[in-house]
Amino acid sequence: MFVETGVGIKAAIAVTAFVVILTVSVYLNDRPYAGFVRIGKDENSWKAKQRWLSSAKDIMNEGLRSTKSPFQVMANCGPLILLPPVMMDEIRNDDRMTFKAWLKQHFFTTYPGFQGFKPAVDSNVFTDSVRIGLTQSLTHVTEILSPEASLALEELFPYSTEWREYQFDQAALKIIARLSTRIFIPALARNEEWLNIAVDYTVDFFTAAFVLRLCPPILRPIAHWFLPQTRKLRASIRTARRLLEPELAARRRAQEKEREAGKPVTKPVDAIQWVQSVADAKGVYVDPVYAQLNYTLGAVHTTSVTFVNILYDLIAHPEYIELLRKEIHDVYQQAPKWDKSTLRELRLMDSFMKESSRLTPVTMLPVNRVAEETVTLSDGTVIPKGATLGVPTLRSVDPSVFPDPFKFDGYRFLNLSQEPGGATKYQFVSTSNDSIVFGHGKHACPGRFFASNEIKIILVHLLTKYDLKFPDGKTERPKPLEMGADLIPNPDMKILIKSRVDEAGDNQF
Ligand code: HEM
Repeated sequence: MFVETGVGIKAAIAVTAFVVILTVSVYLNDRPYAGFVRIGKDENSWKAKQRWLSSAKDIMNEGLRSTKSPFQVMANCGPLILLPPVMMDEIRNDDRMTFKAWLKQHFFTTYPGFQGFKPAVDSNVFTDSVRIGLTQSLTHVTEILSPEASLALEELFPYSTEWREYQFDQAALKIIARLSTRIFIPALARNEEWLNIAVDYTVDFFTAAFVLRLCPPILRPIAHWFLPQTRKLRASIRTARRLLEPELAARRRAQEKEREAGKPVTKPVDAIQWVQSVADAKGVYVDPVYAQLNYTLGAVHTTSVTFVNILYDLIAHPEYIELLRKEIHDVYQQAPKWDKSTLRELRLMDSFMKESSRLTPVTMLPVNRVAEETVTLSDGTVIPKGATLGVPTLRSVDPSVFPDPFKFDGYRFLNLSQEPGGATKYQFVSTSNDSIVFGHGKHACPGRFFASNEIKIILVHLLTKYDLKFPDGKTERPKPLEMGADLIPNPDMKILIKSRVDEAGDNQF
């Protein structure tokens, strides 16, 4: 009896201690930053996080309306400082507040399964390989994209003169995964297992990080071993390694032979090599499997969501489909090939794409940073070391910047680009304080040139070879789902597609 009571007391003490530690850990993690106005209801952090997930846009708008200064919100990742978009210049080139530190703090790259962001976080190798390798190979890779897009579309949407229904967000992911893999790892471009990873790893990654963030910090080092989402991530990494290893081994052997024969080492034009070259130059080792997963994380979903949004806007404004077909036809008549320079001539398409992203970006919070040291901004605001901060896109619907901001005008940026000094300012890939869907400044997305060409090539083939419409006589584009600051194309939306009869020789590419 005495012994049992002793055990009971010890157990009670252990449980109490655990609850106290848990509470303190949650409290410390969710403690608001000192000196910032808090926007949103005064409620416990759990409720506030739920509210952020369902109403981030309203909360951000309320903040921007009520103060001209930085303010804070309780986001699902914890307290978050938001800078009014006019303060973009304060952080765009400031190395004390970095995207890398944000990835590190929010994506658990030290836990097995999350290594997909390691190359970006540990050494900058991923970013430099995109900036140097991919961007310098853009002419070469763009020429490869056109035949691959044609083939991918034929397989996904087989010839049919009857309307057929497709779940377009899923189809888009498959096309983008296939085209991106064709460029990043050509050997796996037709490998279904790899293509599934290219599509699923990102969703699983962000879901796993989301779930883990909901766990109190003190429990995460244990919880990550057991969550179904993180187990799936670890399984994907094992599969990715099994699929990539034969290609890596073949390269090692070929390069070894060339070295032995005193020949120059062949450097394939793909992401395995881009990463290798940057890593060698920096004298660091980067696991090639993690590097390829990093490419997938950076490239596939961002591009796919952007593309789906553009397509929905096109179907909702069918007059542009005809105009774009004409533009495609005219450009092709002048120079019958699809490469970097002919794609540049698709100016209305470029303008339409930018207008679509202005109104429906992938995320309303594209610029995210963590302060690596305490920073005092020019207005005196003190950003504490370790604080998470971001800049929302909301300036893109500010009427003082874009007149009649909620009107979809596919010509908007084409017209602006024809004003004096506007030629390069208003392209899809151009960034500015008013246009931050790719970020702006030193860390603006270096993959945007590739993404832009990829989307244009697909549109060229899709619009010339297929007719498209929404089902049931719908004419309005489906509203995206809001998940915090992220905008997700409605997964229930289907579209109807049928092949075009080739009258004018339009679908010849
Ligand atoms: C339409 C598609 C895409 C969108 C909307 C997009 C968006 C973004 C955004 C918002 C950032 C953060 C910028 C900042 O913090 O200032 C970013 C960074 C980055 N993106 Fe993209 N991205 C896209 C496609 C790609 C592709 C295809 C790649 C690579 C193949 C890529 C590679 C990167 C890299 C390496 C960074 C980090 C840049 C740095 O830290 O300096 N992105 N992207």
